[in-house]
Amino acid sequence: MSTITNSTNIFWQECQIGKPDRQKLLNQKGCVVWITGLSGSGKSTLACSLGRELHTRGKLSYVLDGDNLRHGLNKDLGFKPEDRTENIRRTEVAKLFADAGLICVASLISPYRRDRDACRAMLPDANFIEVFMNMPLQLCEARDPKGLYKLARSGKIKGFTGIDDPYEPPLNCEIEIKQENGVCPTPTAMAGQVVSYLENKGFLRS
Ligand SMILES: Nc1ncnc2c1ncn2[C@@H]1O[C@H](COP(=O)(O)OS(=O)(=O)O)[C@@H](OP(=O)(O)O)[C@H]1O
Ligand SMILES: Nc1ncnc2c1ncn2[C@@H]1O[C@H](COP(=O)(O)OP(=O)(O)O)[C@@H](O)[C@H]1O
Repeated sequence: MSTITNSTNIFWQECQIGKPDRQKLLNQKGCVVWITGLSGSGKSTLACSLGRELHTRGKLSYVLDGDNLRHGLNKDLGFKPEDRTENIRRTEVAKLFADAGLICVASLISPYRRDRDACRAMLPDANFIEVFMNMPLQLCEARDPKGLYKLARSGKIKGFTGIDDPYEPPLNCEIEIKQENGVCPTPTAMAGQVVSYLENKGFLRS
């Protein structure tokens, strides 16, 4: 995370209405659910399923998906290590969504531990919930919905995560989604696991 700032003579502007007021209005607590894992591990599937489940319960959420951000805000970035780091740094917008009182669901490969930890450090208390999609590379590669693993294996894509680029699994994540007896939980079950966590920790009430 870069700590360089080129802005000088700037002052923080406080408003009368703050995060507690917005949370009260929404009857929920703003937080970031950060989903990390290999391409094809089910990040977007979980993000959408979770968004739908929360919506059904009358909770306001918003999904920031890596692929989607790379169509706009992050379209100038590639997949070199420094670009991936900047990609995650810019996803600091998740913190703003949480401050707005929303349950912000960020789903990005986010392969580097230090980048994810930097995002965690930006959020107060326990408002950063790291979800690790702990799916074997073989499964992700077999799914290959976009054909990218095939391209990576044939050398047509260089620096593909899990093939010839690193992925650092979390050491202390809040939630781990994994196969049970070789079977992946359904999208609804994956979302249910996260919803239970949010419920138990009091995020679904103000
Ligand atoms: N070299 C390489 N490595 C990994 N992924 C690649 C690469 N090139 C393109 N893609 C596509 O970009 C999606 C990942 O974007 P992210 O912003 O989540 O990546 S990162 O967090 O900056 O590592 C990823 O989407 P998901 O499959 O949804 O993870 C791919 O579709
Ligand atoms: N729990 C699941 N059970 C069965 N198939 C899944 C599950 N989660 C994801 N998939 C499938 O795996 C593929 C990759 O999922 P996706 O959410 O796009 O992964 P990611 O966002 O991590 O790249 C998709 O074809 C999706 O339908």
